Amino acid sequence: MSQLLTAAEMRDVEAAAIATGEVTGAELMARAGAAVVAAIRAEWEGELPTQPRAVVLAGPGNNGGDGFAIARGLRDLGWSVRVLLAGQAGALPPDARAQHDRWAAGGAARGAVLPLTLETLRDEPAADIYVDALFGIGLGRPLGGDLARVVAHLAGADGTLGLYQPRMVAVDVPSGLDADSGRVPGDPAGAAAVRARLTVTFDSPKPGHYLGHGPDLCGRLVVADIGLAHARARQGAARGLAPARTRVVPPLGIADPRRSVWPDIAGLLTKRQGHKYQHGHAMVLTGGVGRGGAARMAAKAALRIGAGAVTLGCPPAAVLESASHVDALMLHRVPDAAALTEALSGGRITALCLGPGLGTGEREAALVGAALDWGGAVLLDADAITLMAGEATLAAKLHDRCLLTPHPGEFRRLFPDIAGRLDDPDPSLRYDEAADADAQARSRAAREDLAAQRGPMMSTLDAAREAAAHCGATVLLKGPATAIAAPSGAAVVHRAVYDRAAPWLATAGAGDVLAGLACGLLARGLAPPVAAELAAQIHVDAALSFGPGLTAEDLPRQVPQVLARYLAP
Ligand SMILES: NC(=O)C1=CN([C@@H]2O[C@H](COP(=O)(O)OP(=O)(O)OC[C@H]3O[C@@H](n4cnc5c(N)ncnc54)[C@H](OP(=O)(O)O)[C@@H]3O)[C@@H](O)[C@H]2O)[C@@H](O)CC1
Ligand SMILES: Nc1ncnc2c1ncn2[C@@H]1O[C@H](COP(=O)(O)OP(=O)(O)O)[C@@H](O)[C@H]1O
Ligand SMILES: [K+]
Repeated sequence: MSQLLTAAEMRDVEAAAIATGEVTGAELMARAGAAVVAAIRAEWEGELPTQPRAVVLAGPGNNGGDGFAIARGLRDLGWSVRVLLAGQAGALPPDARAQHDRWAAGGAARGAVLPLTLETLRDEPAADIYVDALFGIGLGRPLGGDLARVVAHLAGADGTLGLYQPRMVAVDVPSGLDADSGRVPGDPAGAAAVRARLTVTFDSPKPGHYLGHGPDLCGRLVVADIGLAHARARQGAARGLAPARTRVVPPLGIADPRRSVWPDIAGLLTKRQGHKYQHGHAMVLTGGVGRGGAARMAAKAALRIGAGAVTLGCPPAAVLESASHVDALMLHRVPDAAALTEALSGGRITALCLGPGLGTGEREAALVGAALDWGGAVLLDADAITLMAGEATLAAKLHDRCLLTPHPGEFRRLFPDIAGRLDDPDPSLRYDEAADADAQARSRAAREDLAAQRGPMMSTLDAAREAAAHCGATVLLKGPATAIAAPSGAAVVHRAVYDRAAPWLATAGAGDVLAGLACGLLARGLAPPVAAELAAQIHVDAALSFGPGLTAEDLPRQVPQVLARYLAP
């Protein structure tokens, strides 16, 4: 399942399915409950005693309703189950209320519901499984009061992580996690949310499962089919959206790129007949003496990914240094912007990479200007991004053949207004359940004002999307989940999380290699969004195939092995 749905899009799909009469809310809740029960059995198979015991933590909305459906499903399997409810049964929404009533109809011995407080939770004998059905996609604000204490306790604030996390299944999302952003409202560090071993979400993954704290909190992610695929396709079409407007790649559990997003990968990467210049000619600009390493790594990556030729463009004083390093790279003297313009105007260069180790002086600013005036495919990374951040006239020259590859710090420099919305709101606006009604009303109004000004809590995916729309170029925002957005609004999360976790990729120079891979693909004629996405995939696959101990220099050497796997018959 590669499509990502925000909470609002998920609600639209659900509402559309219900409106056509193909399903009722109650049926969806029953399917959701059954899917979680099945996932629990699969996950803990062979680990449980003959009569397992579960504690279900049910919240005040439909996530809590799922909890009651799960409680019943487990009890039907012979489990002993206790439900602790946050809030009043009478205040539950209708479908959740119905699930509660069916559960409670089991009678005092079998269907008892206790109020959820820190005390009742602590008093419960240890369970084999805990079900977090407190909040799902409806979490609208930071947790406060007793619920915040309950979640902090579950999250291990009292040294209890070992008790809960290995036994915790989160329904839809771990409570406290914002499904759209992967952020934890009110807690930038992400500690104020449940930590799960297993998270079961419904129909489609949400951006928050992949971004920010999501992967750390979710444990293993399962996406359960609850019969909404038709409604989802219809809704997408009704809104004029391509079904794949926001995707996660590769989808969970799919290692072969030909089976996920790249059925045509051989066509994109195989070299057919033709001389070297028919496979593209990339130029990578280096910095001054002693600062050429980053650009050389990028250039080697561009060559490995199959650009027919790669030229290093060096300031005259640094030519000798680069000449002694790599035989397969050509060298060209680039004293100034005029020389760059001349080199680019010859018609041979098909893509330019500038930024890694470039420097941030006046000469380099002029190089950025000349690169953008050229109008060809340009990858801007590192120092080139910093230069554009300092000079609005440079950023104004960006166009749709450009690809920007900022890390979060560079992104913040270039797009401060957008990045500012990635910051948490003022702590004084946090929800406080213990406050009196007037104070709550005041802080709610202040939060709503802020939300109206800034829009909803922002994700790095939305940030990349806004940045791309704003500057008219493709933006690749780096991280364990890399967000890639085109000016058209199409966006992709490339994941190095879950079964593709490659934390050893966080090594100096890894970003330079990514820039080189993407520039090589641009040189070969791929459009910026495609080059960005494919480069991110090859980059992570190279890291995975090498494993821990990786340095950035190992990455280009790993590329042939990755290509061999992609291109194997
Ligand atoms: N859509 C689908 O296709 C399907 C959805 N299904 C399930 O429904 C779930 C969504 O249900 P939902 O919309 O009722 O939201 P949910 O997560 O239960 O929370 C809302 C409640 O929490 C409250 N609340 C919020 N924040 C709070 C805070 N900080 N502190 C305190 N309270 C807070 C909020 O209160 P309010 O904001 O109204 O004051 C409201 O009472 C979804 O995740 C999935 O599990 C499946 O059954 C089938 C298919
Ligand atoms: N935890 C992580 N898991 C996977 N990839 C990561 C992780 N942290 C960083 N990366 C990747 O490593 C690269 C780092 O790039 P960057 O920050 O520009 O570093 P540098 O400037 O040293 O090359 C990016 O491609 C980023 O996506
Ligand atoms: K939950």
